[in-house]
Amino acid sequence: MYLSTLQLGAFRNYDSLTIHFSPGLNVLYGDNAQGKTNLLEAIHFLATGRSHRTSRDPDMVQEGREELLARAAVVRRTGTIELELRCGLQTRKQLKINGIAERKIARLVGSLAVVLFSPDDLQLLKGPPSGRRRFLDLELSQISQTYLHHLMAYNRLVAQRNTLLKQPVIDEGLMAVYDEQLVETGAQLVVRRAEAVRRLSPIASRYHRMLAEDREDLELAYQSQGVGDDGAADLETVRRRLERELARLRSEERRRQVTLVGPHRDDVGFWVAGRDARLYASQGQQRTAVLALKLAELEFMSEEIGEPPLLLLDDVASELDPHRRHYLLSAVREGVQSFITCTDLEDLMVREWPADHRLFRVRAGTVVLDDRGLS
Ligand SMILES: Nc1ncnc2c1ncn2[C@@H]1O[C@H](COP(=O)(O)OP(=O)(O)OP(=O)(O)O)[C@@H](O)[C@H]1O
Repeated sequence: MYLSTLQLGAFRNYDSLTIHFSPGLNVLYGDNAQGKTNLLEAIHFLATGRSHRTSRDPDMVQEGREELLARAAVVRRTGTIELELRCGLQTRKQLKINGIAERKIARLVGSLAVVLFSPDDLQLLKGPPSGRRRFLDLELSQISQTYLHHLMAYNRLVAQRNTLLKQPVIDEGLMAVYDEQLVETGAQLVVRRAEAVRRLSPIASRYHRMLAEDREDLELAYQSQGVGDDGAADLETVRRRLERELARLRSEERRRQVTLVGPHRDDVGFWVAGRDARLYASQGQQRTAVLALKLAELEFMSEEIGEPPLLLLDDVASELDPHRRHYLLSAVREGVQSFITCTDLEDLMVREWPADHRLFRVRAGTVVLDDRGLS
């Protein structure tokens, strides 16, 4: 798949803009604060319905304007899909696919998929478990509308259950209904996440060995109250274990007035050379592991979707050393539409640009095609 055209109106510092991208490599370069990341954000927004930088959609509306517009033409093997998202300061997001209004933003799943690598991802290993869960959720939600549906229902349920736990007198009948739903929906999420991590682990390990020049191994494991000690993560086992945990933590939950059982408490374990990377990894080891994970995500999603998602690389040149940068850029060339932002083209250290690359100079909310990159 590739994004052939992006059109923006009143989006961050873009008043009005239309860009035609290369199906291969697209480099967005320019000084700081000119709008490079805003373009990646717009692509992420069109793919997932959400910004990767803010949970408040109105932040993306240009200052002084009422409503933003983001449109994309996505070329898939099966044909071109036109996506349109509008979002106002006071109004909810509105989606159109091929000109037809869709009531649910979740209908975006299956049109445009992205893998984003930004400097914030370097916190993925050492940061809190919520970041690692978000990583999995974002990946799986882009692959499966069913997963997204379960995730949204689960998040709603946990919020409702927490409200109930805070009541002075708990309605036990309602709690029993919530418990049943938590086990059902929670188990669906655990099974799918555990399977994704099981498949990501050997792919990430392969990339990691190449990046670390065969010196160290990387291993991933999904850690959950629902997964058996032997790693069993089939639906029945997960359901049974969640039920057991609900019974075991019943009084603790009431005392703390918060839901303590379910996939919102899970984590992904990373081991580098047999040691827990979340605790022990050096800066360099973290970078290598995260890079391996992102490349694994790209491969996993390509397998699931049947064609590669877009790769968005935000300012990676400043964060990665020449060896890792070179490795990442070599992965970029193989039939994956890629978008790279940088302040200086020299930083990418590309000796020979691929034939289908385009260079775009970004300056104060304008984007100009640089004819060195015209193909
Ligand atoms: N809602 C908004 N309305 C208008 N302008 C905005 C809005 N949000 C952000 N901006 C502007 O967008 C610019 C930041 O753009 P962006 O984050 O894409 O920078 P960048 O080119 O990626 O820079 P860097 O290299 O520092 O990451 C700033 O000038 C900021 O004032």
